[in-house]
Amino acid sequence: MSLLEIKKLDVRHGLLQAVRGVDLTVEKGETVALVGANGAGKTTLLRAIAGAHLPAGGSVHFDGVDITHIPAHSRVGLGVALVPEGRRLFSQMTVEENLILARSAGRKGPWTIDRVFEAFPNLVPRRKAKAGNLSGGEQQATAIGRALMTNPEILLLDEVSLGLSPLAVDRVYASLDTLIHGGTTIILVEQDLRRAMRVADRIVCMLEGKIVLEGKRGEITREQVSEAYFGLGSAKGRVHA
Ligand SMILES: Nc1ncnc2c1ncn2[C@@H]1O[C@H](COP(=O)(O)OP(=O)(O)OP(=O)(O)O)[C@@H](O)[C@H]1O
Repeated sequence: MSLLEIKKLDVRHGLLQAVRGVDLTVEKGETVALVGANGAGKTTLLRAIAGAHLPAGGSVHFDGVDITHIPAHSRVGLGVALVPEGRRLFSQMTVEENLILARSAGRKGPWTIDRVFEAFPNLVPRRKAKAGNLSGGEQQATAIGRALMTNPEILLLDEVSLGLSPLAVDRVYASLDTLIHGGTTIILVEQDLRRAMRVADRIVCMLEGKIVLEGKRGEITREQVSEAYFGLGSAKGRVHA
């Protein structure tokens, strides 16, 4: 049984159908990168998995449980954690307070404050700093740490590189590396195709709300993904009509 099984998922924003008949399965321990042009539906799909958007059709099963209509806060308790685009920290609270607050929403497990600070050592001297005064990279680390405090089975990362300097992106990915190789299941939305293809076990490309190409790292090329990204048709892989 796959950890996550999405079948024929439709998600609407009013009249606009942002996700169209998406089928996607994710195995335990896998890292999946969701790529695609602006407006392809990546964020909407990620947020639908987290329960932030309820679907108009289809189903989402997590660890064998039908969570299609379960609200976001209950999904956190089941082990689904979203690191949203823009981080959304409590800016007037300290790093530590942001982390402590997340603990109450989640499950018991190996992630504690001390372990988060071990995974993100650059946060240690910033422990008592207000989140609003952190650099972008520190804020991103805090946002990931906050999600980890809920002891997730699956971590959903939406554009962790956005707005960060190349050095800060490298730091964030170096910390993510520990999680990826430690067996955490991850779906990440990443605009940087080269980075996505370096870190992920599998690449899933969306176009206009549909998955148009899907393949394991090493089994698809950057050119194929680029073609699918821009809807240039000749890409091979799991192509959805
Ligand atoms: N809250 C919303 N209300 C209305 N339309 C929305 C909303 N969120 C997204 N959309 C629309 O849904 C479509 C998919 O957007 P989504 O943000 O999921 O795409 P994306 O692939 O994540 O793009 P980006 O890389 O720009 O974040 C777009 O046409 C977008 O304008």
